[in-house]
Amino acid sequence: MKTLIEIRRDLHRIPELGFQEVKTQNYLLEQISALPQERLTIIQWKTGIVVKIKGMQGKKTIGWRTDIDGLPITEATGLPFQSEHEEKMHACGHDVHMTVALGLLRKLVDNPVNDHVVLIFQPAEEGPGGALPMREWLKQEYPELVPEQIYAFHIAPEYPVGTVATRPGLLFANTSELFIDLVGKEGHAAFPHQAKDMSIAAATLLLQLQTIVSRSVNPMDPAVLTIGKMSSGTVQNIISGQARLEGTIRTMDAATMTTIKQKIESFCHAAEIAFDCDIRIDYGSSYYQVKNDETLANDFISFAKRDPSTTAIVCDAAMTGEDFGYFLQEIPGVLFWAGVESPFGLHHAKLNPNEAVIDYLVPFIDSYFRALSNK
Ligand SMILES: CC(=O)N[C@@H](CCC[C@H](N)C(=O)O)C(=O)O
Repeated sequence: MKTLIEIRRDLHRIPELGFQEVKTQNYLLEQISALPQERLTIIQWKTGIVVKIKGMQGKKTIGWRTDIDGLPITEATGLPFQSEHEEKMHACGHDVHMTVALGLLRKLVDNPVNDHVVLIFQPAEEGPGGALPMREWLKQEYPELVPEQIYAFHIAPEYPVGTVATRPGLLFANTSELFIDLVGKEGHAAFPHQAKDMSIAAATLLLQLQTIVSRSVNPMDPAVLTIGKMSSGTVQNIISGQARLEGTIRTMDAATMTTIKQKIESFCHAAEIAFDCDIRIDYGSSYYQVKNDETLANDFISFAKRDPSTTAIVCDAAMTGEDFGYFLQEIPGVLFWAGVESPFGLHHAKLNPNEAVIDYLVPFIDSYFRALSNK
């Protein structure tokens, strides 16, 4: 049987984007089917998997969710087990998340807890979002597998291994992707009056969009509008006829998302008139906020504070997005950060989480599930 570190490295080599996680799913199924099967129910959904471990008494069902997809990033860690997939990388730690889930599964198979446990291996967290359709499928097709409580973790590069951090209530933001396509008229650089320059339109629009949070949102209401990518033009002496802005909107209040989208639409409409062009807005995928159950989060923090190998922190909310919010929308539960002490942040091409988190976290979660299950 492979060690958990070997598994993490195998998974790290094969990152796949949302709903394309075919190799990942096969690998996970191989690991799951190598275990004693007596207590297991295994169901596949698209590229995801649900595994139920039958409890000794089964009074309730506790859920654990891991995401399984990678990102469209070219890895630059230089690690011997670096990604074998061009322009794809586990740069958000989902390889570590999956390995911890498999480690927990091994523990629960060896020594089942009183309650049933359902492990959810969910595709497409980075986009377009697997949590909402997977939740709906589970409710519809296997209502008996919908857990009464659900938990998940996310690696946190800023904390050392052995630190967990979370908070009761709102933890992560509402998010929406943002794609804006501008179509004007290409032309020779020497005859600008005959063209409709989309570089100028996109640059102007970009600066205008940056006034929305500072001038249309209550300063006491946190919001972010980031344009992470801007592309335009073909060569140096041709006026660009097409441009594209790609970004993300983050808000703590769902109503503020609507306000920001309305202002984006107004600025785009104004730019269409000012620059005599066509502009199309696509909001891509959007995620519901991550809101921890107050009681369960307090219980989790108290448990972590009592654990001698853990430093427990009550952290601030962050403008991060996570589609685990859709599970928490209907099922009480907790998302927490777990430290992996990396100088490079999430989504960085050099992110290299400290693998020691796996051997720390698996027994920690196992003992938490035992405590929950004995209640
Ligand atoms: C934990 C994490 O890094 N999550 C991502 C989620 C991205 C959602 C979507 N693709 C967007 O950009 O809005 C994050 O960037 O926070």
